[in-house]
Amino acid sequence: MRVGFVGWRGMVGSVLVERMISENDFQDIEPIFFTTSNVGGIGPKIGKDIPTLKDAKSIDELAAMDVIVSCQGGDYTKSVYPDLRASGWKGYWIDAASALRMAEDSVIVLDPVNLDVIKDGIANGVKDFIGGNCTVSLMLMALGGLFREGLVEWASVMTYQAASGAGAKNMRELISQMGALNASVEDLLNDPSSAILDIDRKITESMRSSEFPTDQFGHPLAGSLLPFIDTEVDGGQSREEWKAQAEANKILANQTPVAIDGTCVRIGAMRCHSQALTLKLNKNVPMADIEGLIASSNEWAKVIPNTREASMAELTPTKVTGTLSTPVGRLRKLSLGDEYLNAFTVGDQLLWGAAEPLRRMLRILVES
Ligand SMILES: NC(=O)C1=CN([C@@H]2O[C@H](COP(=O)(O)OP(=O)(O)OC[C@H]3O[C@@H](n4cnc5c(N)ncnc54)[C@H](OP(=O)(O)O)[C@@H]3O)[C@@H](O)[C@H]2O)C=CC1
Ligand SMILES: N[C@@H](CC(=O)OP(=O)(O)O)C(=O)O
Repeated sequence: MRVGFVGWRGMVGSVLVERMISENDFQDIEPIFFTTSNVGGIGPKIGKDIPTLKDAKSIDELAAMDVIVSCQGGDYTKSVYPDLRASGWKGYWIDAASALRMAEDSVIVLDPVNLDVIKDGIANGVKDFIGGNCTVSLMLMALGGLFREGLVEWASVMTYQAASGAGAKNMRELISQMGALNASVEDLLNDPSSAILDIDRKITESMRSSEFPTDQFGHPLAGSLLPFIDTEVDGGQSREEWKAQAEANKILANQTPVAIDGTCVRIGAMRCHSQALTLKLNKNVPMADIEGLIASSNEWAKVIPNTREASMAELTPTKVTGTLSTPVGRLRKLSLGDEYLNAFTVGDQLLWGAAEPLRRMLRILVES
């Protein structure tokens, strides 16, 4: 199987290549690497010989692939995909970008949750398999067991999203902002007798100053937060908030959509998104059954006991970053009533949130 990779040196693409190397995935395919900036250059080291880089804008070169995996972004997809299909290409298109997610003839891939939908899609001739939005994929990796059982009447999701979701430059800017804050009060921090309100005043001055590094986010994130992610859509929602209901119901192939809405917020974490959920169940399900359904839904959704110690140890971006684990904790019935479930989950948005569903989709095609 000739598999073309576009966007492999970006942040999502690099995580994908790393995962494919560690799972030996390159051994079972003929990988061809593409570029938009360095045609003829040398591709990544993957433990086997590969040709030099091909032109990612060349429809002829792309059309020679059985499968194309793109982590290059939505603009790239929009610029080549229509021409590639118009050329008669019948190969599989696997993509991290959102451009084709809601297209009628695409499937959003998250195989631990919707392997049946993916397999039906392959059997029915679907050719476009698209990775979901990171918050949606991570929510369903964690709580998909309850959704799949049809137990959720509606869900309200409050997110705490990492800098990585905005891109590599934004991750760097977050650290620069942290450094600038520290530098602005270093002398006061080193003096144990300095007044905390003096430190606070200087920090605020620094964050509000025109010198503060905000080229990427446009606003201070370190020491603050950003209460709007992606563009505005109708009704006051952000596009990130809109994706929750639209994509989750498509992933689950729900005939009757479950209402899902909330507020998406960027915080100063590096690459783990966290989410606090209120789930309105359609009946009073005993807590032990809820925990059992979550824990048995897939091997990565681990139930964390709702104690302070376990939550602090297991339910943080620091603990989860760089792993495939999607722990779920703070599970309790809210005082609103027995059908109202509280939950908190954390997941690495570059792994299950972006690269891993694509890697596994490719494997499914290779093995089918
Ligand atoms: N960031 C995220 O969390 C998520 C992203 N996505 C999707 O994936 C797409 C790609 O995201 P992301 O990986 O963050 O994008 P990046 O900006 O990291 O990479 C995109 C492309 O930029 C080019 N590029 C230019 N300069 C550099 C450089 N210095 N280092 C590396 N690459 C460079 C590369 O193309 P070339 O080699 O051809 O020059 C690369 O493939 C997004 O647009 C989005 O659609 C999906 C889910 C989550
Ligand atoms: N919007 C997400 C990252 C992302 O790329 O999402 P999407 O693939 O839906 O455009 C975030 O900012 O955290």
